[in-house]
Amino acid sequence: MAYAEEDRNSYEVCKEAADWLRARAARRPRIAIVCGSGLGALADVLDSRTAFLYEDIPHFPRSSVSGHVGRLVFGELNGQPCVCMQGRFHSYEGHSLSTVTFPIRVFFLLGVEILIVTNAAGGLNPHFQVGDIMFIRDHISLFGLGGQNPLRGPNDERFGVRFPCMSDAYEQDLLSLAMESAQELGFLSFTREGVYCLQAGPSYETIAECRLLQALGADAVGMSSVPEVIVARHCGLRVLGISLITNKAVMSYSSQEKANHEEVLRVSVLRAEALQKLISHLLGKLGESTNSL
Ligand SMILES: O=P(O)(O)O[C@@H]1C[C@H](O)[C@@H](CO)O1
Ligand SMILES: Nc1nc2[nH]cnc2c(=O)[nH]1
Repeated sequence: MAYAEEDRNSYEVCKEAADWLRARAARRPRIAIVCGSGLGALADVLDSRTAFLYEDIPHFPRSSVSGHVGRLVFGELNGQPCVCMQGRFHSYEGHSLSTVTFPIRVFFLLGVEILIVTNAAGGLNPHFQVGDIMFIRDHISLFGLGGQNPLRGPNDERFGVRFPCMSDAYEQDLLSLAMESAQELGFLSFTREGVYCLQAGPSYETIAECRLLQALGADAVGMSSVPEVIVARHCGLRVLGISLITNKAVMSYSSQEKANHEEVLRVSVLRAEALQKLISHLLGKLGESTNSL
């Protein structure tokens, strides 16, 4: 099927990819997990795994960033049927926002109910430490505020309404369960909650920009997740967002710190196991609470 790039996430194109996957995956996933930079190992611990390279799935984009393998992995985590994106798409790679968010609509058509987005982010909150896990309470989209929204263009009601609400983008019940999980695992000393700010990248922020974002109320800054969350909420998925604070944003001209992707990947890998435990524990709770949530 030929289509213009901005039409990649049309209902028909997404359905072709979903139908292809449904014919090959053993179970319908209930939960989709997007693995952030350096966090892809989560997909390797799924039970009863079936993996598909993005290049083999109809219409799937390719990922080009180090730390993003480029596979969709189906399986079970703590008894819950899941699908993991081992590698996501970013706008700075040159992808349109419809390409960046295409997998989310495919997940919706596969019957996914809950989306967990993870990312690596720079900490703006002065109380945050490198290695902290931040549950996303809310976001600031510098894209959206500047006129770039993944829902721009004709609206297809089969996905959702023209004007979706975003004040409840990150579900309180999921956030509470995630916090409970952190407590039960003894992770509270490095667990936070906060506001994630999206900037386009690929360059990291200047010092003046970090100061501005902090003054705006952002606790962490990154280059992903928000378009995925907007499209997920548009089609009614419940969303949990998790940022791993891989570096502290540089706030002072006397600092010798310099943000770099190698450091981001190094810290992600160090915390990957804790994050796997946390998500696995949370999924166990979601299994127990299927009827109440
Ligand atoms: O995919 P995520 O948001 O985890 O990746 C972050 C943002 C950039 O892609 C990269 C910068 O180091 O890490
Ligand atoms: N924009 C941005 N993205 C990141 N991803 C990981 N660390 C950072 C950071 O400091 N800034």
